[in-house]
Amino acid sequence: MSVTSLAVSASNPISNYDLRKVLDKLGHKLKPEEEPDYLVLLQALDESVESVMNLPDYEPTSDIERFPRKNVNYPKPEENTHGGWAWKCTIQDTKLNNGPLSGREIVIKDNIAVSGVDCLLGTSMFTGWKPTADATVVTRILEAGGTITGKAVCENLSLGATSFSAATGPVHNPFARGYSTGGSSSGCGLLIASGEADMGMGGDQGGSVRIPASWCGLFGFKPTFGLVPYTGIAPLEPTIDHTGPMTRTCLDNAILLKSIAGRDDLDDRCAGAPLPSELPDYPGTLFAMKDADMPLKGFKIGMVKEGFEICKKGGLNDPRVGVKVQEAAEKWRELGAVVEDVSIPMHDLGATLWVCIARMGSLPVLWGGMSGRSGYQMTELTKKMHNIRTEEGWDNTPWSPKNMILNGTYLWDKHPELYGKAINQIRRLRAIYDEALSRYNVLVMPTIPYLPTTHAPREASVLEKISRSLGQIFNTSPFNATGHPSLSMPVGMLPAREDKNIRFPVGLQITGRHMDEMSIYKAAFAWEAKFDWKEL
Ligand SMILES: NC(=O)c1ccccc1
Repeated sequence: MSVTSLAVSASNPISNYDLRKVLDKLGHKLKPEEEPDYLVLLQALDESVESVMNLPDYEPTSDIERFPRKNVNYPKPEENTHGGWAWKCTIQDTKLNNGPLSGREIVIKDNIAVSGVDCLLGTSMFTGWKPTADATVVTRILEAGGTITGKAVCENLSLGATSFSAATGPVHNPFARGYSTGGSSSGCGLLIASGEADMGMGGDQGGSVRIPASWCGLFGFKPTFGLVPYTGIAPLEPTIDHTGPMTRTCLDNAILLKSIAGRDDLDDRCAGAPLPSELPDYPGTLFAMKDADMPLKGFKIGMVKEGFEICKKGGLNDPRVGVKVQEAAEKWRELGAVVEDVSIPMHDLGATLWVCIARMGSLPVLWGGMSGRSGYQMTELTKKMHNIRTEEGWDNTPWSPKNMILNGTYLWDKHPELYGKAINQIRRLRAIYDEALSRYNVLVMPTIPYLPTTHAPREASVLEKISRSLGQIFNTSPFNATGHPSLSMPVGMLPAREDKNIRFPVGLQITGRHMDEMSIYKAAFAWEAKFDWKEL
């Protein structure tokens, strides 16, 4: 029997009680005379979907014979002094592999699926999720000869821009214990900067690759929307989700991006992206310019005024960060580039538009459990996430997702058209950045307007916890929504305001035209070759 055949068997377990439960959820009633008909229709639907529920799942498979999962273990405290490891493992090709990543130890943010290795997602809302398929980026790293050495701590459901929200505990900044690495790819920030790993893959919905890159002194790239498949990665909101490489040098970043980018015909966001074989040769192009005298002759760089001004707006914002980044940008002139100020007033609205999209658009993920796009959903993750709807699940939901769910539910009720309005305004914002990018090869600004903050204690109030990251995503999140490629690179150091003996890195963000990662790399590589950020 199915929805198209309405005969109802007497044994059908669905009852008036189930219908009432549905109505309670909706907060509405049916007219008494309508009830029997809707009940029959529900019963027919119920039988029909049983045929799908009875099927085995049909997820992509991964080649675990060629890439066996070895030494899979939860790290001991003494191996995890700074809290960056979520899980350890050793995975590499069993065939001779001289690919571009051979000999490199690579960590994977713990919201990216690695088959056979527990995925914690930074949360205590559920336990025991062990993906059965590798994310596309994981497969590509292994095929390129890389060794995956573990999962790096992810802030709770990727929702923290600082690093004290993960269920496994705080992740400490490599430059000063007790301070944030930035999030939500916090483990990657720590492990790569401290040398415990060579490279890593992070996730970036509002800045989560670039923020820890900035606070830990790394190159962290959020590539153009759709260039790198998001297949097999726990989502937040389908129009802002990105994954990208985090490394200690620009050339390494280019090597890793080249290994993972290009469409996979599973993630529909990649439909317009080149195939992996059609990508520009990022590392080869950089290598060829390494001895050039004036490598950026004719290159035009626009310093976005609004992105610098935020540093002067009080609170946590630190005017010294703006000055440091400006001084670093002016050094590009010594390499032949033109560096000018450009004003983009709508930039100021970008983060607020992002907030509308992130809060409202993430509800199907956070409250519903949706776990992918067309092509492939991680059905086990959906089941686990749905746990949040139980009383116990809700009580175990930490402050950051709780706040998101309250915000999103409130906004859908109060302004149902707000999501659409924000999406449409993003189209305008993209056109405005594109106009500036028709006059400049790249745009620059500070990645974050202030230095790392200390961890909030576990017992601190929700407000206290969230306030340590307020304003942090002002310059990063607009480009999640508009899709422009953006890289954070280290350009200097500053002493902490409260303790001159502590010095933290300062990150500069370079944003380019859609699918023009190459120009960003050229600007970063030329600067890095000439100046030593640790000495500035
Ligand atoms: N996942 C993210 O990129 C993020 C960044 C900042 C705040 C919330 C989320």
